Parts: sequence; structure tokens; C-alpha cells
Amino acid sequence: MADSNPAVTRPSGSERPWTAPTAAGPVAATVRLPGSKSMTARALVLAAVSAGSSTLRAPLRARDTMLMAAGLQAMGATVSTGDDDLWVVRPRPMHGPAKADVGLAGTVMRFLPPVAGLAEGPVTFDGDPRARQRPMAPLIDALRRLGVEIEATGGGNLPLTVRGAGRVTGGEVTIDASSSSQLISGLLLAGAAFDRGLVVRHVGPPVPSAPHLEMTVQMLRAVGAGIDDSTPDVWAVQPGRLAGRAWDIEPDLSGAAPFLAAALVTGGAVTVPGWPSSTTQAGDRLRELLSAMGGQPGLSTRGLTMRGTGAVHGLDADLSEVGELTPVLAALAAVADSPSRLRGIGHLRGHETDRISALARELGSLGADVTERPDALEIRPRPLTGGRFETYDDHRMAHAAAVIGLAVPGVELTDVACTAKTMPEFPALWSAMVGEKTGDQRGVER
Ligand SMILES: O=C(O)C1=C[C@@H](OP(=O)(O)O)[C@@H](O)[C@H](O)C1
Ligand SMILES: C=C(OP(=O)(O)O)C(=O)O
Repeated sequence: MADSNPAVTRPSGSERPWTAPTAAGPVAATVRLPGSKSMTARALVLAAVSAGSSTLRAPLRARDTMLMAAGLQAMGATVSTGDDDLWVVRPRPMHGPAKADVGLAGTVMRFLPPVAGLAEGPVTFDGDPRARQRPMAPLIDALRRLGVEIEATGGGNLPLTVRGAGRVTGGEVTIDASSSSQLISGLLLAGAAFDRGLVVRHVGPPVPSAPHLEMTVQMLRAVGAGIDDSTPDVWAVQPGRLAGRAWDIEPDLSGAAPFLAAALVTGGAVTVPGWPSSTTQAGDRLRELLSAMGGQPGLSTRGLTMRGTGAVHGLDADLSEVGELTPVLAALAAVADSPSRLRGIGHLRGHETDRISALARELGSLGADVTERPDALEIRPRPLTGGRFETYDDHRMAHAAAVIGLAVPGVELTDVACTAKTMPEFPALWSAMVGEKTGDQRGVER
């Protein structure tokens, strides 16, 4: 289904085993990171449902965002991704028949079906085997109640076919989005184009990932949407045409997690240039979280510099708003000098893999004492030894393994190619940061 772009396709057999490099001493590097996955995804979708052309400066070129671009193109939008630094999106009337490969991208599988409701004709969605297990049912139900016809071939999951009528009635809908904030973001991003606009009311256990919802609201406002989020758990988008615009995509701050963690593990210093002084990205919370674990963050016009102090402390934190940071924080917790409790992360069981189980199993297999709770991880550090580390197609499991590998020789990832989901250049950047001479040095100054 996907095109032949290597950043997109993930044929079986593309796995690449990798032994994580061990740091010979404190790392000292400036690491230039690619654009934010979450901002790139939203900018692409908003551009496709807007009235005029849009541009994305410094977008993320990775599997998730290329699949988003391909899905929008399949529905008729023109998305020019030839220039690494500037993508151009020209909206066109959306239509089927079309097929969209979501890969393993939560953003693609939750953001595109509402757009497909606006298309005329059938659009079929499917993805990697694991994508068929990720929560979709609340979105399918909500879209149906908003007037969209959906053939749910996969029951409440993928695959599914949206039989769009070229317009969506819209109006008010309730949804239980406790399994993923993306269920709400997806509805909101398309909602201004619905005939009656959209009022989304969340009912159920708390919605995770508040910063991501804030990003959705702010980016909608930036293209002229009238949106009211003043009532907790209710979002109201007025109907109206959105304006195309020029987006400057910020560096991916969640993708910064393993690099900043390297400063703590090795007692070194890592700078990420272009760190925004104000942002809705969840990764900005790394400043306080890594500070609680012993790092010293300093934000200046050069970017964010994280300095290690030689000590890594355990962490007791509710990570419900920043769940995607959990794998790297869990890795740090495993090499810390005191126990950790990472709480509020039940929804991670529906991520790229069940991250609670996966982290418990893999950290445990290296020697850490880990207790898996329904919505938490308790990690008591013990001396670790190298060994096989299964990455479960999960880019952030690979990041976690790389962080431990800095301190523990012989951590062997079953696959590092899964990092292409959000950062195809991860292995090269990582090796260059650690000082391996053989690697591609682009993006890293030492
Ligand atoms: O909207 C987004 O861009 C995202 C929202 C979050 O999803 P969940 O709320 O499902 O955790 C986050 O974990 C994911 O990496 C990206
Ligand atoms: C949960 C994540 O991704 P997705 O957008 O596929 O949900 C993530 O990147 O950590």
C-alpha cells in the first residue's frame, strides 16, 4: 500500500540488529534533531483541509509523517515532499476510492479517518499487524454519530473503510478518549470543515497527553479556527474555512529524550539547538523530569544544554501527560541510585507495543528489579548485564536500550531500524554523539 520510499515501507525482514555503543567517557555533543512528529502531522492535516496552500519548514521526514503525506495524497491533496527543508501542501477536493497505509502511526490512524469523512468515495485504512490492535473503536463510534458511514471490517479496530459523502454533518458527540488523546485530536483537526462544526465531550477516565491536545488547539487557532476549550473535557470547533499558512516545525523534543539522558548517564553535556522558549510539545517537560533525576538543564539562545552531574536519581512521577517519555525515563531509572515509580501510564499498553509489559520484561532481562502494575512501573535498580533487548517495532524501546547501553556493555537490540518511525537518522546520530568514528557525523558536533 505504501510507496517505495524507504522512510515509509517497513517490509518484514528489514530489522537491523544493533549493539548499542558504550560510552568511553562523558559525552560532549551538540545534536541537531529532526522536526517534531506531532507538529508535522498536524500541519499536514490542517493544510489539506484548509482553503489555500501551506508550507512546512523543517518538517520531519520519517515513516510516520511520510505515511501521513501519502494518505492525504491518496485522497487527492498535493503534498510535495521533495525538498527536505520545505514541504508544500495544496488542498484539493478529497475523494476516494483510496487506500491509506497507517503503518504503526497513531497519528495517521486517528487523524485521517475524520478527513476521509469529508472525501467523496471509499477510503480504506490498514497498517502493520500491531496497528490492528491499537484503540480505534471510540473514534469509529464518534464518527458514525457525526454522520459518517464506516465499514468496520476489523470490528472496532483496523482495517476499516470510511465511505465519505463529501461532507460531514458534525454537531455534538461524546467519546471516551481515555485510551488516547489522538481520538480527540483527530476529530478536532477535521471538525471546522463539518457542516455544523463540532463539539467533543470526553466522558470516562482522564484523557492522557494534555500537551498534545493543547498543541491541537493552538495549531487550529493558528489557521483561524474558532475553538473553545474553556470547559474541562469539552472542545467546541466552529464551522468555517481554515487558512493555509507557513509552518515552522520545531525540533522533536520527545525525540531529544535519549540524547539528553545520555548526558546524565555519562556525566557529560548534550546541547539540542533550536529548543523553543515556549512550546506545547510534551518533550519540554524533560527539563524538569531530568532535573529531578540529577541533570542540570540550561536554556539559552544556543538551545537546551543538559549537563550530567555524575549521579542519576530515581523518579516518582505521574507521566500521564507525557507518556511517550516513559521508555527513556524507565531506562534511566534502571541505572539510577534509588528506586523509581512511573505512574499514570495505563494508556501505554495501547502504544506501538504494550510499553509497560515490554519495559518490565526487557529491563528485567538485563537484571533490573521491575514490578509491572496495571498503570505503572516500579523500578528498583540492580547491577545490569548486557544481553538481548527486544524492541517490539517500537522506536522508543530502541531509545531506551541505547541509553542503557551507554553504561552497560553488550546491550544487543533485536532491531534498531524501528527508529525510522520518527527518526531514521537515530543510529547515526547516536553513534556520532558517543564518538564512534565509523558513523555518519552529520547533525552532531563534538
Ligand atoms: O497527538 C499526538 O501527536 C500524540 C499524542 C500522544 O498519544 P496518546 O495520547 O495516545 O498517548 C503521544 O503519545 C503520541 O506520541 C503523539
Ligand atoms: C505513542 C507514540 O506514537 P503514535 O503517534 O504512533 O501513537 C510515540 O511516538 O511514542
